[in-house]
Amino acid sequence: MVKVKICGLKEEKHVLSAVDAGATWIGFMFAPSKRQISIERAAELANLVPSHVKKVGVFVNPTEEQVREAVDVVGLDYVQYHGNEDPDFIFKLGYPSIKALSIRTYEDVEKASKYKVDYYLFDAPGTDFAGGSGKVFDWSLLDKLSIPKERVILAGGLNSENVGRAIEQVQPFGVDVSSGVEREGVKDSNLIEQFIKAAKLEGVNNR
Ligand SMILES: O=C(O)c1ccccc1N[C@@H]1O[C@H](COP(=O)(O)O)[C@@H](O)[C@H]1O
Repeated sequence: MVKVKICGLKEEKHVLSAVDAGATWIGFMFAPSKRQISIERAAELANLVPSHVKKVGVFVNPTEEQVREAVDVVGLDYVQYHGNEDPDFIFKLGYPSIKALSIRTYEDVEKASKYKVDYYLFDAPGTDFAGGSGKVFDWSLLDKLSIPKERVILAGGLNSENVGRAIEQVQPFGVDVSSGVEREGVKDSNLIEQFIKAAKLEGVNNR
């Protein structure tokens, strides 16, 4: 069944909704974003997350110290690199990791092979910030992927209406959402539940 990451959580009630609805990963934003939270706030929210749900810290071109501090204080399970991080920087830090790639062209997709990470997250290019734009990219650019589907997380403008089609077409291991589970820029528990239900339903129908 497809795995789901709910990203950019800031409130206790939304963390609990995502956990209860069956999220696999919960994302905390540490980079500039309207969803950015402090390490201290993430540590408070992390206390609500059971160990079977994995905590992901999202960074954009961080320093080594920023990553290390967040991993230690919050107890992150994965580090998501959402900027132009060097493959060696990620490899040397050595944490379980997700590399996000902004996809405009097939050349952008091919950049994935430079990174030795656990998961590759394919996202639409950011607008105001490095990600979380709510925009969809051309999924057909992933048709000739050279990396295994078990390592692919699809993101970018997903919502409960389009996630079924996205899973059917791309067959990713996981899907990731932020804007699509928000109403007027704020996370919404009903939308979180609807998204996870829609994603898991499609996963069942297709596997
Ligand atoms: O969410 C953000 O604000 C953000 C800012 C900077 C880097 C990454 C960000 N979010 C990531 O982008 C995906 C896709 O977002 P959306 O569903 O299109 O809004 C999101 O899940 C985060 O992993």
